Amino acid sequence: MIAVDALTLSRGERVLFRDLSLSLAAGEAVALTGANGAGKTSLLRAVAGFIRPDAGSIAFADADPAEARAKHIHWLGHLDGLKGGRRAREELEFQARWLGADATGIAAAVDVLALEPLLDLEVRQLSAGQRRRLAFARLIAVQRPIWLLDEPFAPLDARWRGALGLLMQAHIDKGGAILAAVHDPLPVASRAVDIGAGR
Ligand SMILES: Nc1ncnc2c1ncn2[C@@H]1O[C@H](COP(=O)(O)OP(=O)(O)OP(=O)(O)O)[C@@H](O)[C@H]1O
Repeated sequence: MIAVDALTLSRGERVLFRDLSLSLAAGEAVALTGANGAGKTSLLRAVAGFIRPDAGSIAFADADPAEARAKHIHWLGHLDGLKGGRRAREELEFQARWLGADATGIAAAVDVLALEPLLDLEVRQLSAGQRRRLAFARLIAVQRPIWLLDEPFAPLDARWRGALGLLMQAHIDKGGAILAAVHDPLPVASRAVDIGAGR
């Protein structure tokens, strides 16, 4: 689904890595590992099209990159991308509808992520783990094949790490793909790519 070939990526004056290649197939999860500052988030952002590499290519199976990024990818950054002043219900509705969800998909996401008791709270009143569940809900509400996840488990307790692990497994079992930056092991991953190892 994604082929990264001979990628060189810089931020500011610093080259994060050179000649990095990796592939992500349908039905698989790949963990991006590496030290703080190695470039895991930057690589995810490059795949999502937010930053431009210095060299190399990022290709998507059966779609041109712009179309794949607009229609096939879900991006979940570690800051969640939620507006603090909105109520959780409005924020989920707004984001999920913008991505193409219908009421059935949104209701399913609320159910799976046990969000109902939180929906009338403002996003800024939610704990970090509750915000992550709210952010994750759009991935359930709108089915897209490629999930790009930046430290998806970081703020979650053991119960919700387990629950999100099951949702990820269900996604790859349906032929989806996951590329996730992690510091802890990602149980659903078939392999890990160490960013910065070849620098
Ligand atoms: N907008 C930016 N401008 C300049 N440098 C940046 C920018 N964003 C990130 N960097 C730098 O790029 C390097 C890689 O950052 P990145 O967030 O990709 O690392 P990471 O591997 O995800 O780290 P962590 O494990 O701490 O999350 C860091 O040195 C960071 O300071």
